Amino acid sequence: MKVGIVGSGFVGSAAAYAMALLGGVREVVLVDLDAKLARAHAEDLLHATPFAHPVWVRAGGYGDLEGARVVVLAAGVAQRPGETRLQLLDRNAQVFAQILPRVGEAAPEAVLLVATNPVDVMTQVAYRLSGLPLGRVVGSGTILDTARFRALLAEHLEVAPQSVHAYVVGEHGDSEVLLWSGAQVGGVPLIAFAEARGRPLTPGNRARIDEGVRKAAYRIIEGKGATYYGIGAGLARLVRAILADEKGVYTVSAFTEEVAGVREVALSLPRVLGASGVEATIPPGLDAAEGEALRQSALLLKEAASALGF
Ligand SMILES: NC(=O)C1=CN([C@@H]2O[C@H](COP(=O)(O)OP(=O)(O)OC[C@H]3O[C@@H](n4cnc5c(N)ncnc54)[C@H](O)[C@@H]3O)[C@@H](O)[C@H]2O)C=CC1
Ligand SMILES: CC(=O)C(=O)O
Repeated sequence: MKVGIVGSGFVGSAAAYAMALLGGVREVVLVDLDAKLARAHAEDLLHATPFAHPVWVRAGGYGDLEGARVVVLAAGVAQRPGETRLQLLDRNAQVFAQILPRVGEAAPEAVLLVATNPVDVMTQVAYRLSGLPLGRVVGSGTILDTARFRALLAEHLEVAPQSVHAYVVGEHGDSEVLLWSGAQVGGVPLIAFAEARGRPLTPGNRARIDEGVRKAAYRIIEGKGATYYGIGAGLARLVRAILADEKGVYTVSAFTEEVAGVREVALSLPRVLGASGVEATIPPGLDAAEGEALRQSALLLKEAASALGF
């Protein structure tokens, strides 16, 4: 099965690498404004495939996206140290205005998987510009924040992150909402599990984990200029869920008719992902503070999209 990646910089190339390691993809086509960069990544990535899965990685133009089941959009500018994701909006909306008609012409049946930041508003931009059905435009949203939350909880509790069921919803950005109230580990409510494990979640521990999730991107960008391994692995996981028609539940972004009293806004909620993209949205259990934080996050995203005319 064929996957296209438009924008093969740090994020696009890391996603292709993770796809080669994870499998389930037959062919990956890298498209970039910088054709030389795309060719170099494709050549390098192809050399990883004998150690991983038989994926044919190549560089190409938009026409080479024909027949792709999923097209990952990771083109545009990234944050510089200290910059917020929302500050990228104007520049990346212009990039999407250039690439979406070309993707739509070459791969009209594909599910679009948006990674470009600010990913929620860019998902809304892609939904409006593409004219595709709502579920076919999916943003990676808070899949990375959910992974960060699980990884930090797992580290604190000394358990495998795969046993932690905790979610981050709302914006992939500063206003994101960590859902502490419904988190579970191995089917046991988080707080009870932490007590039983002898690793209680004191207010200090919670504040440290919240900061570790919410500020991760700023710290990583300050240290090495970009983040890409986490999102690369997350994108590969979402691609596999779509290609295999998995019906897994992921916190991905999509245009949503109404959330927490806010109408027509793209943000992350737990959603069932299958061959046609988002197949269902499941309202999460929220306490009063989480509900209000989700509303504030939705309002902020709605305002950013409206200011841009989307
Ligand atoms: N959703 C998430 O969780 C994450 C999103 N990101 C976002 O992903 C995006 C890409 O980040 P990086 O890969 O680090 O940046 P990068 O600068 O390494 O790659 C971006 C690529 O887009 C290409 N590009 C720019 N305009 C284009 C156009 N009109 N057509 C085709 N290609 C074009 C550039 O040539 C470049 O190779 C950024 O917006 C960044 O903020 C980054 C990390 C996590
Ligand atoms: C850059 C970005 O969005 C992240 O690492 O969360």
